[in-house]
Amino acid sequence: MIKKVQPGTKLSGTVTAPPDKSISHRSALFAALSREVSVIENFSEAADPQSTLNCLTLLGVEIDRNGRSVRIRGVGRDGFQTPLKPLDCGNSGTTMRLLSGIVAGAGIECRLTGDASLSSRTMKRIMDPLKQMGCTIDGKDGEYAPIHIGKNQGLRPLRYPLPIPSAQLKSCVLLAGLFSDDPVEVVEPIPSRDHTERLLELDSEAFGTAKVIRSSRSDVIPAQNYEVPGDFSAAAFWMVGGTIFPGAEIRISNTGMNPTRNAAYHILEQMGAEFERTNDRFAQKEPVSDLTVTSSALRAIELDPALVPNCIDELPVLMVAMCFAEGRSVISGASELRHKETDRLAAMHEILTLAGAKTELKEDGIIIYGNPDFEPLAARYPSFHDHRMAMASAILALRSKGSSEIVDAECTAISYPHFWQDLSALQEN
Ligand SMILES: O=C(O)C1=C[C@@H](OP(=O)(O)O)[C@@H](O)[C@H](O)C1
Ligand SMILES: C=C(OP(=O)(O)O)C(=O)O
Repeated sequence: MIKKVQPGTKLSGTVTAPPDKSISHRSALFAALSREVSVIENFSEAADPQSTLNCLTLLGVEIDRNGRSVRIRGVGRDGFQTPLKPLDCGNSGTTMRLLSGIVAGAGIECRLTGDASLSSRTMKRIMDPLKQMGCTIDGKDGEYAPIHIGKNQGLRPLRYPLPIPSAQLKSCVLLAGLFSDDPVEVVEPIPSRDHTERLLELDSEAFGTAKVIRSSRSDVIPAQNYEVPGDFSAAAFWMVGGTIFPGAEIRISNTGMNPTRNAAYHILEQMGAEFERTNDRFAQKEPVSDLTVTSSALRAIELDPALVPNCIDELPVLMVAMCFAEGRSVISGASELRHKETDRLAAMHEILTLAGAKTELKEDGIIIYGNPDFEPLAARYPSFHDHRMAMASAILALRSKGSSEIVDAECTAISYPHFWQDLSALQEN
């Protein structure tokens, strides 16, 4: 599907942040690991969390879904069945990496597959620690899906300093650790999203910015119902849209504001974006707020590389904001962007170049020469089958004079199925 984006004359109104993708995956996995019946409210309707539900069903977990309400009958750590078919993780790296930790820890013989994009993303990062723990795991060319997981002879304890600041890797090791008699410890030098340890209430200790998190078979999976907060990463598109569109005022309600996740909010504020943050509250264990963003003059920023893991999925749309900021913005330490649904550094460089922005691609980031009067060229933007590229291009195209096209625009359904409707509603209000 090719989507036309017309700049229009306004961008205002209220959107409710769609349910968080990361927390939807986790709530389903953790509910399955418990021995209770859990109800998850505000479960994401996007394609990626549905992949997690499909895989759990194949592992013998009973799931009843009614829109955003999902009821899961937990089977406990030892209750998973050997699946009769491969576990298809679709486009979802989170599904493949977190679920691998569980099935490898449990020693369930199975195969995990994914679409072309997921099959080109390295899984070596999870295979290394899982093998060190005594799990049987292998993949195509030793690192790609399809992944094959086999039985194990009991797990060995592990103290694992994370070589990459990745919440998926951290979560995979900790979830496998739930099957180990002796504690598995993950040492995290730079914080990444903490949804796993927060929702599972895992034991952790902080040493300055570093953290050690432990899991073992003796950890009780909390019996709990879940309320998924709104997705900060989806809300970020409206934060930037509202900032760069003249005269805009957008209220984004129910936005997840987990401090290990919302660096883009603080970065935009530092760049000059004006937010009103109200109604601070908790959705179960996760902080949420309502945000109102109004159009603001932006200044350039040199991003602190230590913040990259806390805004990894927001970097593409932050690059869009940087195009409209006075001066030279620099992103460094972001080579992880090259390992997402597509190489997001190369893809954003191509998109911004098509728009006529002045940028320099680096191995681990990008330099953007911004201009508050920047007028992106109306263009046909490729999405690279990557939901975040499609949505970042759409926000960029709102500042063009003419209408642009986004190719393969349906890929937004991976994380934000109502993105195009929400955009139209903001333009029509
Ligand atoms: O743990 C998670 O839910 C996620 C972690 C991040 O990936 P990495 O941990 O691989 O950086 C992020 O890009 C992804 O969208 C979701
Ligand atoms: C990278 C992403 O997800 P995943 O790794 O789960 O495919 C994303 O949603 O931007």
